[in-house]
Amino acid sequence: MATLEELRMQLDEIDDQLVNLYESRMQVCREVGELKVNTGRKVFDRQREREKLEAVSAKVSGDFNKKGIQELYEQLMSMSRKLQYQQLVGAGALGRLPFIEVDSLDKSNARVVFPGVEGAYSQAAMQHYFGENCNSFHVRTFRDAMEAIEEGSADYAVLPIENSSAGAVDEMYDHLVEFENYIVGETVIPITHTLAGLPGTKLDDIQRVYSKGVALLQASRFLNEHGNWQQISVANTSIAAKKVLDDQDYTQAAVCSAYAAKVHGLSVLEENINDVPNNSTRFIVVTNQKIFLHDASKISICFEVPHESGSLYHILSHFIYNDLNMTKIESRPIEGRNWEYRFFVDFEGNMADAAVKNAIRGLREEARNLKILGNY
Ligand SMILES: C=C(O[C@@H]1C=C(C(=O)O)C=C[C@H]1O)C(=O)O
Repeated sequence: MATLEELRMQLDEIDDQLVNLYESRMQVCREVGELKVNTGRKVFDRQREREKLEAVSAKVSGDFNKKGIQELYEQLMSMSRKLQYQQLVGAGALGRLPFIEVDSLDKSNARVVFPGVEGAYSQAAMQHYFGENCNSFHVRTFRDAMEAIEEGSADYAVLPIENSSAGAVDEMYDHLVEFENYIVGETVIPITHTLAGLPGTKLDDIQRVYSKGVALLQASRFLNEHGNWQQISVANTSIAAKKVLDDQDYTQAAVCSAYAAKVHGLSVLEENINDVPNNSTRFIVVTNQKIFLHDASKISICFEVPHESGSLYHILSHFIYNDLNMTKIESRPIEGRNWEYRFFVDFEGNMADAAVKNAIRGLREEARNLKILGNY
């Protein structure tokens, strides 16, 4: 029986051949790439790859090896494609950037919209990004704000996308797909909820608490200590505060910021009722133009993948191969197609970087309905 050393020597010899063959294969792929640069033909040929996988698996025996050779060829062909995308990008075949680079945003002349009413967290985020005296107005819902941007009655909207404890604001992800609006900035602000009521309200008198659903969730520990309070979700925390003021009813309270309570003439009945300390929300700044700041460092995209094994894995390999750091992934159901999902990915980079162009080129060919949501 052969020793381990002898067997390893045999493997080394086989691997030398494999490495040489790999290099030869990639050299031919490079020539295919040149041909495609010259002819404008697409890099990814799904039909050819399918046939190749069938052909190679027919040449080996046994299920285990059939599966193995398929996986190996999927990787080989994926490397081949990535080489070709690099060639295309190198040859300038990407054409113009889909977004226009700008040096800065004209914040002082901008008209900005935020959802809610005076005192909303979105207003605080807006002031944090655009300055306290920016030219602004408010609308009721996130959708209203997206519409105001799309139709041009505002230049920018400031909208929540993610909370540190409650996670993604699902509705916003769907709006980013539906509307032709793009992210140009982001800002994070601390979120500290209070329980607010008409001056003189006693905790024992309260029967109903109003707030945005996600804010009720973030204060669930405190609210559950008062299990007899009915929790009612409204569009926004500041709208909840306004309702309590308007109704003049001592059995009602709102979960909102101390600022919203002050704006609406309410008293803070209980300070800081967050479940977790350091609760903060990330807001995005949205516009209807395809622009990005020259120092932008994060890209958000969304795409769909075919409903088959390994498809997400292959799409994500474009980030790995181009050395791009993925910072977030979310999925949302695709409307009308039960149990199929659209993926949202954030990764580090600037649209003008070669690695980013290369990855986007690959993603555009291989994923379905790729949309670049913004570079900021
Ligand atoms: C090399 C080509 O480009 C791609 C890579 C393939 C491969 O590595 O075999 C096959 C089809 C294409 O998706 C080609 O078009 O032949």
